[in-house]
Amino acid sequence: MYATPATLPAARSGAAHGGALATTESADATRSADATRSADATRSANATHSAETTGCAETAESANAAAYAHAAAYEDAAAYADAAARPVDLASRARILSLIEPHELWASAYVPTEGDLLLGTYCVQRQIGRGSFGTVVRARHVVTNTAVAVKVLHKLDWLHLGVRHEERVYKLLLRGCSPNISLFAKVLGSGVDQGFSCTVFELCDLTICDIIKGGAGLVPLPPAHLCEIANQIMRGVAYLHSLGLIHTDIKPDNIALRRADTVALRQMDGAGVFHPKRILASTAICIIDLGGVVTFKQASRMKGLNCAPMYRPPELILGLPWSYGVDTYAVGCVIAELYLLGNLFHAEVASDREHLAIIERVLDRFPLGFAVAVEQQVPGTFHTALAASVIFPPAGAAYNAAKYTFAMQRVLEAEHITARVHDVELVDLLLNLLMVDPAGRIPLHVALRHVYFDKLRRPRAM
Ligand SMILES: Nc1ncnc2c1ncn2[C@@H]1O[C@H](COP(=O)(O)OP(=O)(O)OP(=O)(O)O)[C@@H](O)[C@H]1O
Repeated sequence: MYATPATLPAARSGAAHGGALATTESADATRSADATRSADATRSANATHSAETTGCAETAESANAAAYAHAAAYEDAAAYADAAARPVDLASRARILSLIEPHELWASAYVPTEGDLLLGTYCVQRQIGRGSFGTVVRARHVVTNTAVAVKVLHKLDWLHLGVRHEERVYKLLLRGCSPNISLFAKVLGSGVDQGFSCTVFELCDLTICDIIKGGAGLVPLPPAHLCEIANQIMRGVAYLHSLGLIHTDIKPDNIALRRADTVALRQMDGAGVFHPKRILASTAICIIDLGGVVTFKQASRMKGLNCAPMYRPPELILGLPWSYGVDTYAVGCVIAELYLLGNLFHAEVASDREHLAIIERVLDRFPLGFAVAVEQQVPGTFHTALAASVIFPPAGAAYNAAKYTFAMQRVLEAEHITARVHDVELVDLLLNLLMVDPAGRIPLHVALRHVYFDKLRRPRAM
């Protein structure tokens, strides 16, 4: 069984972000954190994750133990700094973000333009991305001419606390001493430019989101490429988990391909006609945006999580405690989306209840035990007479039928995943990753041994 935190959490990433981010120097703080606290937090991580750690073949156990202790000490030091600096404010960056009007946010943004010099070293070429927390630009090192990505954060005081979070998380990953570090975009440095916080990353060519949208002309991906990409995403996130860390924002925009170089082929269609086709020369990916990473312990104290709606598992929709399983579920959604080249669930759902009803149709019925437990906390969500089923439209909605007409249509149109994914092994993997009850969701290190990945293990013909 995949463990979920026992207690109801208290705040979202702000505790984590704010906490972690309020630390001035994680390395120093980490060194100074005492052994008792490390051991304590290590125990809590071990309680839920020892099995997962042993499952990561590539990760040396001793390195993992050290990284656990490091993560734990980091967390404690961060929590300490947070308590000292902001004793009352445990609200998350995302929750604060939801309170800030977009114009307010962007009024405090600096969008670098071509030719601007960032950190006195990087000459801006163009904007390549825009997230909730900042603008990402492509730039070149003025001396070495190396191309990099620089994330310039909005200039808001509370964001400033987060300046070096991604850099610190990356250092934690480095300390895990695993080849899996290559599955994350390198953080090359950080600093403050004209009051704006900048983090410099290795430059990636395009995101999975770009591929899905078809702009790169690479879809549909050959099945072998899908398998390789899925395997890397899962290894990367499993590596985070093995260190007691949760990404919390896995989505196609946050998985990038290192290189978008392609090879030209000719592909035969069903009628025997050849068509030109481009495929990726390399499927090497890296996970970007470590800004939402929290430790297991922080997650167990947080209430809710403001991740992208389409990748939100039932426990988040229902406001229940959450843990590593949120990443596992999001990984399942991303892999399914890469296969389907579109959302697994309907892209526009009007309410959480509708989302649950769609999940029930696309995946599986909720287990009765889970539904009964939910009914005690969120009454009126499930029918629990014989088998569990989501109450949709909600009770009393019949009087407001017009409002639910389109919603009902969306729910009824949602097809079961087996009707859309025609690879039996992939469907089985997805159903395990997307298990509606987080307690039954497969841990990623176990899922990596799924038969779907057997083709990657077979020796290639010479
Ligand atoms: N290293 C990189 N190489 C290439 N593009 C990148 C890189 N890092 C980020 N990007 C681009 O910038 C976009 C936004 O980056 P990122 O998700 O890190 O910002 P954010 O403010 O944390 O966004 P979010 O709203 O998802 O939290 C990404 O979706 C991607 O398109």
